[in-house]
Amino acid sequence: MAFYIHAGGAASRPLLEPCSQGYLLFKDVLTRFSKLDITQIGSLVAIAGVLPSAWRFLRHAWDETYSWVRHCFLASVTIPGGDPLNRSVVEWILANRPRNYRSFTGLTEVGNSGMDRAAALKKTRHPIRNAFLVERSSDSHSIAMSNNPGYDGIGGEELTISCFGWSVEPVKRFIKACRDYTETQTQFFVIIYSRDRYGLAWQPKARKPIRHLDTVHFDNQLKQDLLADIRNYLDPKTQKRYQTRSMPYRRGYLFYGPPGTGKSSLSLAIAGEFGLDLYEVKIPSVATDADLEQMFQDIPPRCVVLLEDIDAVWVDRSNSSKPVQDGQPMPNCTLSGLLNVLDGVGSQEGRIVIMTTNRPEALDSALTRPGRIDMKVYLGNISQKSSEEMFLRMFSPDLGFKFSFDMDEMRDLATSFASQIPDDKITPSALQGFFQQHLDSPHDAVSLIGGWVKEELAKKSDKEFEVIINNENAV
Ligand SMILES: Nc1ncnc2c1ncn2[C@@H]1O[C@H](COP(=O)(O)OP(=O)(O)OP(=O)(O)O)[C@@H](O)[C@H]1O
Repeated sequence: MAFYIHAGGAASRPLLEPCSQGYLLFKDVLTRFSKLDITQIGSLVAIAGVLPSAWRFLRHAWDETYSWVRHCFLASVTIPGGDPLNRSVVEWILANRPRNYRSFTGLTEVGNSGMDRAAALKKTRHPIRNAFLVERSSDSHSIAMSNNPGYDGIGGEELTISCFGWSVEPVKRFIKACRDYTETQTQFFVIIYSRDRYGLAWQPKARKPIRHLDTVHFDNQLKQDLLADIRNYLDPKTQKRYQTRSMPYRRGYLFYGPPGTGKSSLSLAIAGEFGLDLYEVKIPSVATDADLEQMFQDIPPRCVVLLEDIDAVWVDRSNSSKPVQDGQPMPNCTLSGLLNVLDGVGSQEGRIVIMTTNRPEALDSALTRPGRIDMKVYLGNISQKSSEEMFLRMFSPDLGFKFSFDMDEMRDLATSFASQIPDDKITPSALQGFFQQHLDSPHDAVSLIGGWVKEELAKKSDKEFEVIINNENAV
């Protein structure tokens, strides 16, 4: 089903400045008024007195006519504010309306789903085209919505969708298309939520295309174990099992390892793999423990909560007097506040909490104890096996590359490429940077990797040398 948007014409451009136009009009009225005699003024006043009643009469007549036209010529469906379909329709409208238009018409062609318009017209002999009228009733704004701090302003008002004719089928198809649209969005994208700038509500911050787990390279066995653990946790049977045994239904993961080894990428990939939204909690910007608690209470049950670089926040529990760490002021909420929202008595259940860190040894043991962190996943520098997989992924024929050699030769190239990369010395992000420069030719990548690795290792040892010198100077 394809939809087209028709928008009104562009507004005409003003010839004069609005101020000077207003002034001229006012002067003109004043001059004319001063030339009237007393009877003419009397008639004008009488007309002015009648105007409100005339206006009321016209409005009433319009309302009656409109409801009669609606009744006779329009088929309508009303969707209450709290219904999930309401949100789907509003999301479709937001995604398809032209920018800067206050009104537009959505047109749908029935029976052409997923095809380009020309192909669709060929296939459907008599395309049915519908214009829909979508009206929202602002006084029906659900109180539950307006009281909900997590409400992001999408949907919530009663919608009436109408089309010409006596059958509501086209409207139903339009609503179904809107629902399919939102389902597709969740299928292909991960919605990332962050707190708004006032810290009052969660708002969608970005819509990222799903990243497949195959594109995050690390120990394959560990990856399988992690996936199995999450799958098991999200299984409704597990929830029942936990609840019947009075165990808190929560799961926490710690992804640790050097910078650029895929901790954030893995979190995003997990959200995509399990069709979950991702809620980013930035501890340094949370003002108080009460705010942190409110934030966690507003997060829905099935989602991924991501606390990145948790080591940069606290190193121990005594944080009540706002000390300074590495020249940076420490956050206002305390570690006890965080521990409390993670698994305190009133904490919510059913989410996946992922914390990431470069320095696991710096974390307070209370934060990493089972119940708060149930599985630790190490993401390190790239292994030879992973670099081979990365090579094959980068030059995959599925991405549209056309090479004059077959897959066996590609595999040989990948093996030769990987053999030049020492195990556990180069970060995956650095290797990705190398590929970005040689995406046109796998042969170039193989012939140049040896020299590049040498340079990278030399840079690394220079950096380590600098760190030692700096530390010695500091002592
Ligand atoms: N294991 C990996 N597999 C594939 N790509 C990776 C991997 N690690 C990093 N990358 C790539 O490197 C870039 C940075 O990765 P990411 O931000 O996930 O790393 P990180 O470990 O979270 O880094 P930091 O600790 O600095 O936040 C991304 O573009 C990602 O595609």
